[in-house]
Amino acid sequence: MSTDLVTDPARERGAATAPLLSVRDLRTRFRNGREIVPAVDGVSFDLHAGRALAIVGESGSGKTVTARTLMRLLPRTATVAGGQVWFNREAARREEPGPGRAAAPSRRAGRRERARVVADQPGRDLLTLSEREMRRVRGRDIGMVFQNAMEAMNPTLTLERQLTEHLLWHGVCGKAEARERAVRALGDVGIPEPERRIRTYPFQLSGGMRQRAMIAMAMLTEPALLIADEPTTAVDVTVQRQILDLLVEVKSRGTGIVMITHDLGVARYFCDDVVVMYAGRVVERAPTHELLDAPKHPYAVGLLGSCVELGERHRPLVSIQGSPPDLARRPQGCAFHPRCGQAERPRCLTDQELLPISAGREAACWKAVTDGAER
Ligand SMILES: Nc1ncnc2c1ncn2[C@@H]1O[C@H](COP(=O)(O)OP(=O)(O)OP(=O)(O)O)[C@@H](O)[C@H]1O
Repeated sequence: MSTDLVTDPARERGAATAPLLSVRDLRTRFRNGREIVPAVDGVSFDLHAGRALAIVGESGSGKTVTARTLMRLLPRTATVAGGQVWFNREAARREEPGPGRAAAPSRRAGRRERARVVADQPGRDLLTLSEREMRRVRGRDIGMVFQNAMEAMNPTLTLERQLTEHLLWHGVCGKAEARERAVRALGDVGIPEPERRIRTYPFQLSGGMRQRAMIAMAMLTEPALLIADEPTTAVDVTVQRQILDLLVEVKSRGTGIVMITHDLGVARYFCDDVVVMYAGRVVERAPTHELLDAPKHPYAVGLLGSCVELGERHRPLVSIQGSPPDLARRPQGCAFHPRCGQAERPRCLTDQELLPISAGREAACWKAVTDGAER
């Protein structure tokens, strides 16, 4: 998949800002016995500060593996076979800390700050950092929020230990200030009585509270980028809304967010752009409303047709025929062609790059482009 075709909407609109994150031709494989499974196969996209990008697609399409590759948190059986992950933390538009928020860095923190400036100059490729450098970036410049907070938090430590140790480890502030900041962070995410709650263990909190505590932890260091993998799947609708509102606020402070979601309603509510993945590749990328209102790639059309969004209960659902391919035996050409009602041989048996459709919009389907694809 060509990387040149990934257009930069902000640049097209004349914005002078560089992307916060530029993913180029990312390839991640699993070894499964004798088989090689190309779970992520040439994925490219950009994300600007203060914007949110949704990655959507059926189960097994490669969303989580993409996110974990960005963070370099992959199982041992996985290998990054190629690509670049340019992370430009200087591109983040930071809000000045409000009164009482500014942290006077400790001497140790000052040293770490200097080390950090050296460690990740603007536009460093995360895939080339040493594991030590990456540990500094992870959790400090890039926050992570997962589907299940219990996986991300240590069940044997109180919130106080986890949050303060996180701050101390990243050299954000000294011990005396860490507790104060941790309490404030819990209050900021809407946890009532944060002074009392900070002394509890994760399992003593409700699911929604735990998700919020995890977001508080992810945001403690005011990261430039937040990667959220299905952060609202395990919570009820009311809590879901609260968490999304919280993330909207995080975004408005200039943090860029990559959101992996099954829920197109979440993408519509919260994300500026959407990337649709199928069989490890990006098949369509567009501004959210354009894509959700008029998808172009036949797979994106099918995906939207098979999902219900809030407020659309009466629309009949049409499932996509067939099932996703076994990635170890990827169909030749467009991997969706065996399920596509509009596939034409031999054209669809040829690999299809992303083709530009309009500003900030691309689809990996020649038909979607040539037909004008009023689907
Ligand atoms: N630990 C693993 N070992 C071997 N293959 C794996 C492993 N994890 C993922 N894969 C392969 O990578 C593909 C993509 O997985 P991934 O978890 O990224 O999908 P996903 O789109 O996030 O799905 P879901 O929405 O269900 O989480 C899977 O279909 C599978 O073939």
